[in-house]
Amino acid sequence: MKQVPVEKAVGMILCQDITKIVPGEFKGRAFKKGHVIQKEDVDELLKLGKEHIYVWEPRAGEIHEDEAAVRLAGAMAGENVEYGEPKEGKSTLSSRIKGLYEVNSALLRKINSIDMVSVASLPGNFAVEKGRKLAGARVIPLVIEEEKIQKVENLCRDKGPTFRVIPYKRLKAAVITTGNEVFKGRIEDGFGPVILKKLEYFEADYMGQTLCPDDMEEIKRAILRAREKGADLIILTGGMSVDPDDLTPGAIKSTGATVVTYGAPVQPGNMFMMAYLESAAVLGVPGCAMYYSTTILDVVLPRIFAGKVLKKQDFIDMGEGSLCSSCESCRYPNCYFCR
Ligand SMILES: Nc1nc2c(c(=O)[nH]1)N[C@H]1C(S)=C(S)[C@@H](COP(=O)(O)OP(=O)(O)OC[C@H]3O[C@@H](n4cnc5c(N)ncnc54)[C@H](O)[C@@H]3O)O[C@H]1N2
Ligand code: MOO
Repeated sequence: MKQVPVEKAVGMILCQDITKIVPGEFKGRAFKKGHVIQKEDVDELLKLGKEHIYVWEPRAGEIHEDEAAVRLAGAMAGENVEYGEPKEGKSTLSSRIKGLYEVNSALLRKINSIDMVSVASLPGNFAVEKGRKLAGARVIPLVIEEEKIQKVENLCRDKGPTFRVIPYKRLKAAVITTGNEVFKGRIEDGFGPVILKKLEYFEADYMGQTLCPDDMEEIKRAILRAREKGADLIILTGGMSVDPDDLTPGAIKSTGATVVTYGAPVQPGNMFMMAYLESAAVLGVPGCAMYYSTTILDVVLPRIFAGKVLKKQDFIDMGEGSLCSSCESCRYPNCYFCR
């Protein structure tokens, strides 16, 4: 690569994409890498502020930014992650499927610690749609020592992948709604439809809803029955806080289920319970999940459907960033909530 005054570059090969920006109108590639510079390009290049340009003259041990970007993306992409042709020196990684995006955070930090290597990503545990942009990989200079890219490739071979998207499993899901006010018909159930809509997103095999009175034994029996019928996921609603009639946490415990957590540092969602009855996930969902569009339930469901087994530490880790701002128009998952 060498630097040449633009007037003297006619006939030479441009060695990087050149970007044009017109405020509010256009941002994109004006000249493509590899373009042979024509006489009529000179004026346009001068208008883009380029009095000098780099023309291609490869040197041993160095690679161009485009090759570096593709090699970075290729090394980092795991299961269900694809990446595109570089544009303006950057290769974009995206999801081949709808699923849960997982990031090997320690590895990503190591890769970004290599000087001049720059990879920006969505946070992990992000529920993504097919085609969703996940990350962008590039190097800072136009030409980089190949050795740096090899270092990334070796790290990914040893500790990778850095990024993958886990497809959702088709889980059998049962809903148990507690509360005398609903069971006795004093008010209409408002929780069932909310939960059902969320289960539909994951294409769950819905086993139906059971209404239970505020009776520990009845709730316990409903949980055990759902498990006997093969439920992988049992969602209980209501009765999760501190009133004398709030019996759901006790009923979950009485089935012999192993409690992962009662209480979570998440608002809305403080009074949440998560337990496992054999391999079935049992969730005690507090009343707030009926009212707010986004709560702890939206944070844990993608992980459960991706087949992850949640631990206490997963909940502890949620604390920083788990206070929902209740925006007028909810943009979750495109926000900081539980990231
Ligand atoms: N003194 C305290 N009060 C509250 C606490 C607390 O720690 N101390 N926690 C608060 C939090 S956080 C939540 S969330 C709520 C709700 O907790 P519960 O899950 O126990 O909800 P319930 O008491 O069962 O019901 C509250 C409310 O919602 C109505 N509801 C419940 N289920 C249904 C349903 N299926 N369909 C329609 N409506 C339903 C119920 O009738 C009540 O109006 O507690 C805070 N309070
Ligand atoms: O369980 Mo309640 O979370 O915070 O509103």
